Amino acid sequence: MKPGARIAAVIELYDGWTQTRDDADRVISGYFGNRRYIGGGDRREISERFYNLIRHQARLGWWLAECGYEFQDGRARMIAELVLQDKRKAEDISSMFNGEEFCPNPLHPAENHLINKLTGKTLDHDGQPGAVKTELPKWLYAELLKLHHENLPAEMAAYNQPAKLDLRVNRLQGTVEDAIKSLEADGIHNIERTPYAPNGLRLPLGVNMLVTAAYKDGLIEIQDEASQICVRLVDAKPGMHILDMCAGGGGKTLGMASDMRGKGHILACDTHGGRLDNSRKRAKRAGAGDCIQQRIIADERDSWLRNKSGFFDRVLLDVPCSGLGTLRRNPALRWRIGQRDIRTLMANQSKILKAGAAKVTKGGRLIYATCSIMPEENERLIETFMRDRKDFRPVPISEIWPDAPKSVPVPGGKDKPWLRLSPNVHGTDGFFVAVFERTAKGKVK
Ligand SMILES: C[S@@+](CC[C@H](N)C(=O)[O-])C[C@H]1O[C@@H](n2cnc3c(N)ncnc32)[C@H](O)[C@@H]1O
Repeated sequence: MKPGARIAAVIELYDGWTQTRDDADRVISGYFGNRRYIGGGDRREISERFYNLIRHQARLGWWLAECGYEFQDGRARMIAELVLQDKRKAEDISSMFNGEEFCPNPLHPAENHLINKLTGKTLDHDGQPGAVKTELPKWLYAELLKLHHENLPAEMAAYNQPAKLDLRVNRLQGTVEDAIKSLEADGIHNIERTPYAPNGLRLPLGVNMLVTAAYKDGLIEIQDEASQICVRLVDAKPGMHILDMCAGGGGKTLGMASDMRGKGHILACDTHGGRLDNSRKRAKRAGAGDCIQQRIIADERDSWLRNKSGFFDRVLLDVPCSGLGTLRRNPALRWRIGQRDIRTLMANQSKILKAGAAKVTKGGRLIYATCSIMPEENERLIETFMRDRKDFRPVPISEIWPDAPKSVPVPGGKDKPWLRLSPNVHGTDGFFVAVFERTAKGKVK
């Protein structure tokens, strides 16, 4: 594709996204699905540019308003991005906006004027309000400021960078060294070990794992280090009975099966049958099929599941959440989620927490997890649980993972029963895990 045609594609994608406010990934796959002739390199550049427009949404909007420019559409934003971020000169931009087939129409005088005004400026400006600087809607900025205070700009800067690709080595199929060797044989280099998760590998952006032998043989799974740490905090052991109540596509189910050396039993439940089907396929590939049973449930009050009260050594609740911890991968989420969504999610999370707690055997553990950064979905919910459920003992992170205090920064202190992860502090997705143990004395509620 000519450079101008790629730019035109980005503009079209962006305008499509603003009209529907649909999931950005879905917008991209729909676009390329209808244009199979577009090659891999073009797809990568178009997607990257599209995500950058979303990552720079608030600052580009601020600059267009600041320049008194009357449009805020994809074309205006693309021009501003090319000047402010890519430092392109006016003649360079007009060579792409040339009106040739598949390229954007030639620049008009108001656009040339805009380019002149923006030339020499950068995306950031001291005059931008905090919410604009951090690329957050105002309500979310106010909430996150209460949590991170003066660290919020650094936190959000980390969320605004694309994430590298993390892998988990499936110990049922080999060692970390085996996986590195296999990936290198497939021409993949610059493989790093993840700093905290013992079976994690980190790869540069843009590597296609799905074609590698290690992936096809079930030796590796794609999984962010935060999720791997969550699995570590479940502390699954061979022979245990585990309930993964919101198992979805099975990322954490498989991690636990690997920790259990394939011995024991994991009941993987979800309300979404398609995700469980996917989990079944992945379990087979990972060689973990024998210890995992998938079961679709109506919801957390499912009558079949209710009969399993007080049965499990571990109950993992990786609850449905706002997903705001995955902003590195899903930068558009912040513009789609509202305060009302958070309240609805919190009500559901609270019901799932209560139902999940009832399934834990005495001496067993309840693990609550989200990939959200919102205190309402995390600390607030857990504080209420701790107040109401004296039959559960909060388990300090240092007790479950004795070497964590040395290696993993635990914000709030190692004695807390929860761990909050962030790309700024840990280099992972934003994630929250809390762990409780049912005491022998407590009564099942
Ligand atoms: C965060 S995702 C789980 C991700 C999964 N654990 C993994 O590691 O790949 C949350 C899951 O909860 C499921 N879910 C939603 N409501 C539920 C409910 N009431 N009971 C059980 N699962 C539910 C969703 O279908 C979704 O798959």
